[in-house]
Amino acid sequence: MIEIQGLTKRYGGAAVVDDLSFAVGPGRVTGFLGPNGAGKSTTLRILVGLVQATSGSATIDGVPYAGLPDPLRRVGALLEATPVQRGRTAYRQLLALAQTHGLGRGRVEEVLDLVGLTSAAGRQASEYSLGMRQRLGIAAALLGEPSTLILDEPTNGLDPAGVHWLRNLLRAQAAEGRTVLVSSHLISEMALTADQLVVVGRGRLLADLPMAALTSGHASLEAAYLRLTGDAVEFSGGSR
Ligand SMILES: Nc1ncnc2c1ncn2[C@@H]1O[C@H](COP(=O)(O)OP(=O)(O)OP(=O)(O)O)[C@@H](O)[C@H]1O
Repeated sequence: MIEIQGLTKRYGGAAVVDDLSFAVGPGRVTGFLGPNGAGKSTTLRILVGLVQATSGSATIDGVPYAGLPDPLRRVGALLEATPVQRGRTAYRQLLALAQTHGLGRGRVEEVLDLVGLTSAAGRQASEYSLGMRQRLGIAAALLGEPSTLILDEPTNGLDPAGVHWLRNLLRAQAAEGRTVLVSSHLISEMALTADQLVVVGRGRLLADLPMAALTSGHASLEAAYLRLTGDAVEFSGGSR
């Protein structure tokens, strides 16, 4: 269970996350949507202790991330621009992470297989393509079989088969009772993947609804989303 309560983050004078509250329950996939700059990544980075909130709280199973015992087994996170360690193979990277948490080679091989990187595991991760790096990041998130998954734009760089695979993976993880929070700009993909949607705009909560309730009365999730976020879009392109 993820709980965000009165969360605010200010950079300079500006609140990029602004008194945000929502909860993410287990057993379903929760999509985290919002326009560019709405504060999604900042919220997720606060959740995993990479950014300090100005005020409010963000907890996982009732505890801030920094206070979780054995965090790899409790939370698997994929964040944007996760650095890749140069000069190390993907296998070595995962093994090092596994060993610091008492996990063996067997689990490393399992997650490599799960994300389709077995044949590339001996290559330097710094030479990986964007989609391969995403797969490696997802492998690292899954390593400890955590009860909570927090994924920021996991479809970035994935090919269509990868997007399809990830959808099934997330749904299976939720069906096993895990808490799954996933941000995405691919609204049509979210329509197929998510059960619940949290929508933010300019750092504030715009909706926290089951998929059917959010789309009710609209032709599609995209139509519902565009309507909901219309006033919260900061960056929009011109007509040509
Ligand atoms: N370290 C930082 N210093 C100053 N401003 C920041 C910093 N990190 C993020 N911001 C600002 O916070 C706002 C929210 O950014 P954030 O990355 O959380 O949005 P987002 O919803 O994830 O956007 P996108 O969909 O484009 O990835 C943006 O205006 C961004 O410029």
